Amino acid sequence: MKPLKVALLGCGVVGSQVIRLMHEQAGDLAARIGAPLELAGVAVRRLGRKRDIEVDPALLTTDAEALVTRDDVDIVIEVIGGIEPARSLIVAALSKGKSVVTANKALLAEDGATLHEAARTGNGDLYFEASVAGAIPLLRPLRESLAGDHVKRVLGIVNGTTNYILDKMDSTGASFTDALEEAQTLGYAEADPTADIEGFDAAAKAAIVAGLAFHSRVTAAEVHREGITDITATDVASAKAMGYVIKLLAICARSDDGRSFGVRVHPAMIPRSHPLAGVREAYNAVFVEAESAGQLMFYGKGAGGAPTASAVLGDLVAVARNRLAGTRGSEESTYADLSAHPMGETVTRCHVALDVADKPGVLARVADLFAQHDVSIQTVRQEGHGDDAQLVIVTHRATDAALSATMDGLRDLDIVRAIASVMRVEGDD
Ligand SMILES: NC(=O)C1=CN([C@@H]2O[C@H](COP(=O)(O)OP(=O)(O)OC[C@H]3O[C@@H](n4cnc5c(N)ncnc54)[C@H](OP(=O)(O)O)[C@@H]3O)[C@@H](O)[C@H]2O)C=CC1
Ligand SMILES: N[C@@H](CC=O)C(=O)O
Repeated sequence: MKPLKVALLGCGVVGSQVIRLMHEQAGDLAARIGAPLELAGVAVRRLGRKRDIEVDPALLTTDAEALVTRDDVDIVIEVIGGIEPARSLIVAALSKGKSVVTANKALLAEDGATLHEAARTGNGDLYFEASVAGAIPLLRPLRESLAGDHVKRVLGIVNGTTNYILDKMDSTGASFTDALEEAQTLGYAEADPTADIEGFDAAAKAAIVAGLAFHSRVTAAEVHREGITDITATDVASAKAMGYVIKLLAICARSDDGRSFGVRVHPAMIPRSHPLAGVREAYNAVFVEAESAGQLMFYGKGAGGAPTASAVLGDLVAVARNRLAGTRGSEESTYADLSAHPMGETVTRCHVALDVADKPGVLARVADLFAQHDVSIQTVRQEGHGDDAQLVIVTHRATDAALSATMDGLRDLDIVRAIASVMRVEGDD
């Protein structure tokens, strides 16, 4: 059988593992696909760079454009990352009728529409399972297995680097900087870790997930995003003392009336008894709640070369089979009449620690301010005395707009010296 020729764009953390797996499992892959795969070329930025895998120098090139448009190339795997030149290269490949497998969540979340359109007009496949949650099969279940259900909510840990950092801070008391350095050494962090720690990476993944879950087109710009850079060892320790753990969560949820959905990424306190609390190191876990299926949970390695390459290879097999069968995978489904609502309409609970004056009547005035904004208090604790006097409050569910207005009001109260910490609470309602 004639081999299917594969062009690989990028030979870094993920690309080098793709080459290893293609080589080590060549026989099995050929049997599963029905034809052998052959590496046609590997595009990189620096030819002389030392790599994690030995690559035949004759395959290496810095001319990615020439590689993706070669007539003999059937499938292009893009693991360069970023917006350009990845977008132009993918569009060029799709326009020439090639199929594309990519792990590039940043690009899909910024301009997925252009890529899907190029796939449609070029009649090729665009597969991207590796773009969210590394090795975990999540997008295919959303796109295919749950296509007949009504997804209500997706809630999960989708960034390995931040989970690694928060887990190390929680379990060993490590500083943020030390934990980040370890995550970088282990190959979890993006080339620029800002994408991880400021929540951009998780926001891109949330946009992709929300698009599939709600059959809508969602871009990263529509995702409310907060990172973990402001979280201190003290925040982690006090959450721990109260029986909570801090996680960076991605939450895609339909509104109560079902007419819109919210997509957000932010740190949140979750009870230690919650299944997501036990997700350690760089592992990811995602809950999906669908009307008929009920609750489903996906768990596994969300980052790293080999786990991500596993998802890339799964897509490679799928698009290769499609090419041999002369067919394409399912189209992007963007038929739902739903759109993302602003963060202010999202309903959440909140944990607030206030440094307050040690005077009689403080609690009553603070409680009155919450009531003015229709935010009801679930629990309140008074701690410390004098300069250490604090009120620790957990609210019932309220809109984010009402919670923000309450925080603004608290800042103006003369008896509140400072808002020591404020964090959303998820998973115990
Ligand atoms: N690392 C991970 O755990 C995961 C990564 N991903 C995604 O996978 C993709 C790749 O990530 P990763 O492997 O970590 O990234 P790396 O930075 O390790 O590798 C990027 C590769 O792209 C090459 N490259 C960069 N610019 C160009 C260019 N202009 N032309 C040709 N080649 C170029 C680099 O070449 P050179 O080697 O010469 O510098 C390098 O080989 C990204 O989209 C990322 O978001 C998804 C899930 C997990
Ligand atoms: N930097 C990302 C890699 C996978 O997407 C992460 O840490 O999850």
